[in-house]
Amino acid sequence: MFFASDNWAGAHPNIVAGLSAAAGGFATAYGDSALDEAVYQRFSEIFEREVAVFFVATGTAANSLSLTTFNKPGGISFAHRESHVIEDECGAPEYFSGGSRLHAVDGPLGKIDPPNLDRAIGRFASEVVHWGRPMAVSITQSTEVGTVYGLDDIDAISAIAKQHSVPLHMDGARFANALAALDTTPAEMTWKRGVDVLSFGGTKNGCWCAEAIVLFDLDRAKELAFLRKRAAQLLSKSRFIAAQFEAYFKDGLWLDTARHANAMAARLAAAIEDSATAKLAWLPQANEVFAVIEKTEADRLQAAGAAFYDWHRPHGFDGHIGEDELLYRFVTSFATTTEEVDRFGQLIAG
Ligand SMILES: Cc1ncc(COP(=O)(O)O)c(C=O)c1O
Ligand SMILES: C[C@@H](O)[C@H](N)C(=O)O
Repeated sequence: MFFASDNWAGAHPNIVAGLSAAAGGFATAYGDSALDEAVYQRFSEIFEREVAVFFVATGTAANSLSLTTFNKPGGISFAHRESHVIEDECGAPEYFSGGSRLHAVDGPLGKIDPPNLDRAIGRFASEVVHWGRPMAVSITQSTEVGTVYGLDDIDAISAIAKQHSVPLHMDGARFANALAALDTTPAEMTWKRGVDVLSFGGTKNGCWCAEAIVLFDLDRAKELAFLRKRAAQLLSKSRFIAAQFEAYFKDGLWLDTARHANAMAARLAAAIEDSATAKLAWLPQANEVFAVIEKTEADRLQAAGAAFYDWHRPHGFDGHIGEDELLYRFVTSFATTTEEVDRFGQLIAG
């Protein structure tokens, strides 16, 4: 019963097969192989316009280099207070940009509140040299607490970014999960809503190690190529990232795995809601479930083999957490089975 993170899941058999099929022979290195080029083209087809694609090894690299693409001295990027770029990247975005800063913006359950964003950017709009100046806005889709920005939500955030003449970045470490949840298209959820650069994650959704920066602002592509190399993120055997994405997109595998993970989260949430010892903190929208559970009960579940973590109370969660209770996060993946979820359901039912 592995619900600690979708980072714990392995690689989907189709991805493994794709990687193995590409393993033999020789191919041009550093992103210039025929397979790399074919996958770049596949990304353009999927996003219904020409895009520039840059494979990197981690989501942190994708986020950091995406923001650095729009770097400026004194630059400030605006992200949700509990965003990965602020809370879980150890200063990488600041480091790779040579000192740009991240400004935390509040909003309910992981989503930036547009008026808060407008006020936050507005404080720096006069570009007083002592204070710095707006550089970018970053949203996470799906968010760090398993919620999803609706298309109207993205429109509202994007309008403010454009009003302040700053680009919009999307941390799409769980892009496929959000896409499946909204049942929309990659184009509708990104550039058609004003997203300028996307961290496109494949690792958590069945790939072995496959992340890509998808740049809609093609004028910046040359700059990003140098930024990636300087960050030691240009993989010599890039074709092995390409091979994973080729298999990932083939026959819609990426959306099937995301839909499955989301369905498993919904099943897990129902089991938690049916129990007498735990309660959902909020409804899951993608593949992350949050519940308030008595610590002794959580200890029992973990001792019985369920892997999951406690989580800090996110901004905007006004539910009650008792003295002997904690908030816990459960993450499902392509590898989560109904048997696993049902076994957990029986366990939590007592
Ligand atoms: C929301 C989010 N963004 C980005 C990442 C990428 O992080 P990593 O550098 O660990 O691949 C993660 C990791 O799980 C994440 O949860
Ligand atoms: C760092 C940790 O939060 C990781 N991004 C995860 O979602 O599991």
